[in-house]
Amino acid sequence: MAKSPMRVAVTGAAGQIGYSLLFRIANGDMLGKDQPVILQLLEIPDEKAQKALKGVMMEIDDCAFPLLAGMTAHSDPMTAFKDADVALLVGARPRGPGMERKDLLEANAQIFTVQGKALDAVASRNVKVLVVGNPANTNAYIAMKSAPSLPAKNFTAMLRLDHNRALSQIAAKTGKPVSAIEKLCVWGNHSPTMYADYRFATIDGQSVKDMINDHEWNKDVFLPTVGKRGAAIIEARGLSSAASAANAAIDHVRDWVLGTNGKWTTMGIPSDGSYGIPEGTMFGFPVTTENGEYTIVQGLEIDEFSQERINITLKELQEERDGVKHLVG
Ligand SMILES: NC(=O)c1ccc[n+]([C@@H]2O[C@H](COP(=O)([O-])OP(=O)(O)OC[C@H]3O[C@@H](n4cnc5c(N)ncnc54)[C@H](O)[C@@H]3O)[C@@H](O)[C@H]2O)c1
Ligand SMILES: O=C(O)C[C@H](O)C(=O)O
Repeated sequence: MAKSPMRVAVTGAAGQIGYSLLFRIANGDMLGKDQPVILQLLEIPDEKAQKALKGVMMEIDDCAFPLLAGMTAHSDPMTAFKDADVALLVGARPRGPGMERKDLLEANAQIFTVQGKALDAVASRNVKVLVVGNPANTNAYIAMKSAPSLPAKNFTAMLRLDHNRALSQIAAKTGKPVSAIEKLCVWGNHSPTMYADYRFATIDGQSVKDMINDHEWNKDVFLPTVGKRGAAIIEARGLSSAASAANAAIDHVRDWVLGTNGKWTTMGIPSDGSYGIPEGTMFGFPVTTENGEYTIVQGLEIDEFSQERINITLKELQEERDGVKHLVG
């Protein structure tokens, strides 16, 4: 029997990421090739943005996607999020050259208060929320705090782009395919303080740490390359990453909904206190997923270098959180 459609709300639908994301959702890349979807697209109530959104929708129509069971345009989150099963919160200002993501906090935080409240009021009680708009962890925290009637675990932030970037760097260093790399993770904030950690990673059962065996490369090349990749792309393109960000959003939600079959991935999730990260902190953790639920990988040894890195990224998140206290009460 055909599955009933899932409602997917996407904000910032006429933006750069939206343009790479919507077609793939409608094509079944995110929820499965047998899962019909209804797209509920939100843009700001501005004539130009709404007109651009109409143009994107015309193109989506012109793809005649068999899985697309409906599509609506919105300028109000209260209608865009109605009964949403999945909500991708992309719409926010991107940074330009010379900015850090936390510089966007002031400009973007308000958006996530309003949208968290709207999700709380009208979305499915099981809605899976992914925040992409920067600074992603703190925006996800704001949305979660603004939606007290929804389970906190339904709110997540995107660390998957960092995870995928780390996979590619390790593949290049070892000369092995990305598909062979397992048990990689990225701890903390989607910012240059994030800690991409390959100490547990394996390729065909062999330790990646032993294969690379170069702490200086880890510290001076790998971590800065992954941590500053967003800025490098802005510098090169003049615009922030878009297709790779959309791809990471697809990967994040697909794995959350369809499961990882025991494999690790990275999600920004509200901490349950694991690894000493205070409960509720929106933090990148290694997870596995099954039946629509994620579970933090437990029992990993945190050595001195790793603990230092984790403390730095945690401190930054706590400072960001303190900066938005007035919004979340
Ligand atoms: N977490 C990550 O890994 C990651 C990666 C790339 C980009 N980003 C972030 O994603 C966000 C979007 O990037 P982009 O390149 O698509 O930007 P963009 O400027 O091209 O598009 C953003 C769109 O969001 C819309 N928008 C703004 N406020 C909105 C609101 N309140 N409701 C609905 N729509 C709204 C804008 O009108 C615009 O069309 C930025 O904050 C960027 O920094 C995050
Ligand atoms: O770096 C940015 O500002 C955009 C995005 O977060 C990225 O990592 O590419």
